[in-house]
Amino acid sequence: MSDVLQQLAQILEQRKLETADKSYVASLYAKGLDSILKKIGEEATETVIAAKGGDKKQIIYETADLWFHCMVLLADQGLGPDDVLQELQRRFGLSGLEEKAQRNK
Ligand SMILES: N=c1c2ncn([C@@H]3O[C@H](COP(=O)(O)OP(=O)(O)OP(=O)(O)O)[C@@H](O)[C@H]3O)c2ncn1[C@@H]1O[C@H](COP(=O)(O)O)[C@@H](O)[C@H]1O
Repeated sequence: MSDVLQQLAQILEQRKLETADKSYVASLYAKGLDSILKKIGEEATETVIAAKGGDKKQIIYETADLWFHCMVLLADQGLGPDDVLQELQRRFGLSGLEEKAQRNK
């Protein structure tokens, strides 16, 4: 399933060549980093509200919106899902406390 993230990352790269009137993603790139960050803030809030409401379908829907906008942020910054997945993989061998200790070094 992580192929889905790779496929989406490819589409997000292609959208860097597209114009804002033809593509939502291109319009976000054109508006700039603050607009992408604003969408992430909105989608995070909507995810929290969905979770408080307890409707599983809504939680999935809002989380997909949140992940999607985080993917747009990564692409905008010249990063991709592999960068995040590698970081998560690195943490497999660590307990939460060990990870926190490394972070604070
Ligand atoms: N996965 C998504 C995706 N998820 C959510 N969205 C859009 O993200 C926005 C979510 O914002 P909101 O929930 O606030 O809804 P809204 O009020 O319509 O949003 P705004 O217009 O206010 O920004 C909506 O416009 C959704 O359509 C997405 N837009 C695109 N994709 C993927 O990105 C690809 C490229 O999209 P385009 O650039 O539009 O071709 C698509 O083929 C999809 O695979």
